[in-house]
This record gives sequence, structure tokens and C-alpha cells, in this order.
Amino acid sequence: MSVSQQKHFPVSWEELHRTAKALAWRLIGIGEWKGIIAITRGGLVPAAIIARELDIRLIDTVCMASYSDDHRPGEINLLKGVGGDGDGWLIIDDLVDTGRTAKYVREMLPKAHFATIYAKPAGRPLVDTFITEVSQDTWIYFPWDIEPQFVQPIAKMKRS
Ligand SMILES: O=P(O)(O)OC[C@H]1O[C@H](OP(=O)(O)OP(=O)(O)O)[C@H](O)[C@@H]1O
Ligand code: HPA
Ligand SMILES: [Mg+2]
Repeated sequence: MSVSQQKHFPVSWEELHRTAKALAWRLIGIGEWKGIIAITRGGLVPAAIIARELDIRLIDTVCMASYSDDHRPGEINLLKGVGGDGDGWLIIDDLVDTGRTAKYVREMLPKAHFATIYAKPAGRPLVDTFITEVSQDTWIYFPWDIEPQFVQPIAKMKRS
């Protein structure tokens, strides 16, 4: 799917904070964790918010990249992993889309609990806990990727 065919779902800092806190409420009801593993880079901000809420100070990272600038999934590139099987650890990422990243990380850390803020239908079965589902043809714009700018009034956009 090309970028222009996608629906847009921009997320503000405030909304992200509120939804990450909703995830923390859900997670605190599930159990206690040895620590958090953040999936870079998208999981870093959500992991910081959740670590603060759950009073967790032990934070590790799985460092990886897969998407190109035109929103197309590419090869998964693992830059840094973590040892062990993930038992007792909480993995945090911003979202699951196709589920490829989650599948890869779950194979590496099969006993960890995998949580994201957002989930699309294809990735949903791979995540243990999430808060908001959006359709598969929606692209989520996180606050660190966007800035406010002028847009045409709707009537003008319809005319052009
Ligand atoms: O379910 P998937 O189709 O695998 O997509 C989800 C992953 O894609 C994005 O990361 P990306 O690799 O783009 O890097 P980033 O976190 O640095 O933005 C996002 O943060 C998830 O980690
Ligand atoms: O919808 C998305 N938004 C931001 N990054 C992503 N990586 C995969 N899907 C998405
Ligand atoms: Mg990511």
C-alpha cells in the first residue's frame, strides 16, 4: 500500500501520554516484572512512561530497524539483542503493524510479556497487551515524527 492510500492517525504528545498510562494501568494489574526491554526506537518513549508508572528502573533495549522512509517494510536489521529467554521481562514497543517485529522479538525472548500502545489487525495476535486498535490501512504518526503546520480549510481542499 502506498503512502497516499493510507488513512492518517496523528497522535499528540498528550494523547500518547494518556494512552501509555492506560497501558500502564492494564500492565500493573497483570503482574510484576524484573525490568523493561524497549524496542528501539519507537518503544523508547512509551517504555519511559511505563517505567515511571510501574516504578521500574531496570531498562534494556533490543535495537532494530525495518521500515524505510516510504512506509514500506524492509529487512529486519538487528543491531543489539538481549540474553536469556525473557522470563519475567516486559517488552514495550509503540505498535504492532504486520507483526513481523513482534514475531522476531518473541522468537528471541519467548517468555517475555509483549505490550504495545497501538495494534493493527495483522499484528494483534502477536501482542499480549495493547490499548488502541486501528485499521490495517491506517498509518500512525507519532508526536516525535510530526510538527504542527498550516492546512487548507476542508472546502478549499475539496475544490482543488
Ligand atoms: O509490526 P511491524 O510491521 O514489524 O511494524 C512495527 C514496528 O515498526 C516500527 O519500527 P521501525 O522498524 O520502523 O523503527 P523505529 O521504531 O525506529 O521507528 C514500529 O516502531 C514497530 O517497532
Ligand atoms: O503506522 C505506523 N506508524 C509509525 N511507524 C510504523 N511502523 C510500522 N507501522 C507504523
Ligand atoms: Mg520500532
